[in-house]
Amino acid sequence: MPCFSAHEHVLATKLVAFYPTNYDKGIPTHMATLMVFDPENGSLKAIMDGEVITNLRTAAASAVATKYLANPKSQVLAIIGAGHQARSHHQALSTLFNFTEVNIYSRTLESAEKLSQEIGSTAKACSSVEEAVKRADIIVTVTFSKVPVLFAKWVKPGAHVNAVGACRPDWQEIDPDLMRGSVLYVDSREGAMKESGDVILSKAEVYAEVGEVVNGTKQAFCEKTTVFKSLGMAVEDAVSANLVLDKLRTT
Ligand SMILES: NC(=O)C1=CN([C@@H]2O[C@H](COP(=O)(O)OP(=O)(O)OC[C@H]3O[C@@H](n4cnc5c(N)ncnc54)[C@H](OP(=O)(O)O)[C@@H]3O)[C@@H](O)[C@H]2O)C=CC1
Ligand SMILES: O=C(O)C1=NCCCC1
Repeated sequence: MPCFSAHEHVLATKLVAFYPTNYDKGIPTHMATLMVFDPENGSLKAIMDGEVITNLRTAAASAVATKYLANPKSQVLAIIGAGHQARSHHQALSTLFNFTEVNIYSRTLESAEKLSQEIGSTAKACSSVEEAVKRADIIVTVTFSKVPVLFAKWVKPGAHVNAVGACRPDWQEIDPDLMRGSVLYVDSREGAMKESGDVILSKAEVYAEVGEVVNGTKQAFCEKTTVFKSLGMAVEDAVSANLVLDKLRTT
């Protein structure tokens, strides 16, 4: 994932691959390395691990979308999936909202219970997706499912969904009815139309990129049911890598 940003004065690329079966071997499912170059002359400035950056910047992007698209009084969070992204999303969203309830569902109850214990008394492991999401104001889907796990009939009207998994054109995490029945936001239109099974297979219409909401050219319909379909963008990695280098220089 290469990126040059003149505005941020950064040139970087991330090599990333995901191996869902690594999960059962106890090693990370995402293998990522970042290389940062001097934008003036192309010389290599740094090589850094990309795993933590991928976890944090993905959750940060969802947090920006949620800040604009969710009801600001949101109190109930549901997380579907209980891996790295589940943890980073809980961390990032908790900087914006005071959740009174965090409901977690995962493929195995064991994983949901482990995450629930890490979070503490507000969290609960649920035995179905429906149980987890029915009261939720904000929902995060962060699984490796290839078929829809979140269905429209369970989602409270006005809820906001961060749909983060299903990053291949033939994979889905979200019910097509929910995709079509919500106001749909993406990180990149171009990426969504090429890579997101949830968008391509449902034929849902993309209303806006989140960046267009942030710069005020598109509306944030926070009173309606909204979906943010995230696929990840190279600029998120490049800017994060620059922050790491800045921090290194000043410590
Ligand atoms: N949009 C973006 O920018 C990015 C998206 N991603 C995507 O986010 C998703 C999560 O990544 P990450 O957290 O790093 O992965 P992890 O391997 O850390 O965790 C995956 C979690 O998903 C659960 N899971 C797997 N299959 C299913 C299923 N069918 N139904 C419900 N839960 C399931 C696992 O359950 P259990 O523990 O119960 O076995 C596990 O808890 C992946 O699809 C990944 O590709 C990742 C990085 C960036
Ligand atoms: O943006 C990323 O990094 C990724 N996106 C989709 C899944 C793999 C990693």
